[in-house]
Amino acid sequence: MAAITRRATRVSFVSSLARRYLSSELNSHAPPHNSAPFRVVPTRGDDQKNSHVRWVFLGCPGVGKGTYASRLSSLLRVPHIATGDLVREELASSGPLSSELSEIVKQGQLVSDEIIINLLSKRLAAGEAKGDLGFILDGFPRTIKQAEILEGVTDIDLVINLRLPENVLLEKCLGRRICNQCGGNFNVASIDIKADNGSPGIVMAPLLPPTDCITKLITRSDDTEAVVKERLRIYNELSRPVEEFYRNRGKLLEFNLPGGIPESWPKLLHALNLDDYEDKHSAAA
Ligand SMILES: Nc1ncnc2c1ncn2[C@@H]1O[C@H](COP(=O)(O)OP(=O)(O)O)[C@@H](O)[C@H]1O
Repeated sequence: MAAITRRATRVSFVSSLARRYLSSELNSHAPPHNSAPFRVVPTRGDDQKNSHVRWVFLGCPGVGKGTYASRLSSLLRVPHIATGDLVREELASSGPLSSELSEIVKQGQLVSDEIIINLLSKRLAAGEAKGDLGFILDGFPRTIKQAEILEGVTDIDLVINLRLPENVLLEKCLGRRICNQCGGNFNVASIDIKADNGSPGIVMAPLLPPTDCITKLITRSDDTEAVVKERLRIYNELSRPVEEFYRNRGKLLEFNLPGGIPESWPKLLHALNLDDYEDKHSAAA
């Protein structure tokens, strides 16, 4: 599938994002329908950042949004902004919101729009001050209301919806480990699901940490079986409609992950018309 090109405009919607949230004008305009095919032509060159990329990653907990968004962020030289990370940073900072957030996250519930937009606006403002152009959002928008707020302040070019079967998602979340020193993400789950009733089998090798990280691994407090099941339920109830929101606008790229990173990454690049981009980029590096 082809990917996209859009006009190069500066990320300048920080205050509009917060204002849009506060505005009572939400839902007052029918959103524009855009069924034009995607064409992704990111800027190439070592000294230039990509201003064309205004992408969103959707997908259930554990699907790999962070992994692939962060790889694309390095490849395309645009910031990867994960609202889950912003929430965890706020928690770790023991700031005024941290006890409220801690309860919500521990139960697998969504943080209020007000808090999440506040955190996202601050992150975007910091990026703007550094001259960031473009972005890859991961974990936002997660509700129709958030999608409408975002649509009111900026044009999203492409929404990549990563998909895996639900039993794989649960195993992946339970196997997820983070190094509390270097921040690296690993996974100890070894997934081997046989083909069944026309659905293809899926094999994912564990992503094991280097020796230095082994004694520093931690598990996220919300990666327990009960909380992952609740997060999946909430995704189906509140975030699944966001897929439809972008599908109706012709912006949704559905991507069924065929396996682990070695099988999926080249296929994702191909789906985005970026395989050639990676070759040239690596050759130039
Ligand atoms: N856009 C958002 N709206 C509301 N809450 C959010 C949002 N993004 C992150 N959160 C909160 O942060 C938690 C962790 O998010 P994330 O790391 O994206 O988890 P997941 O693995 O479930 O996709 C969520 O369960 C939720 O409490």
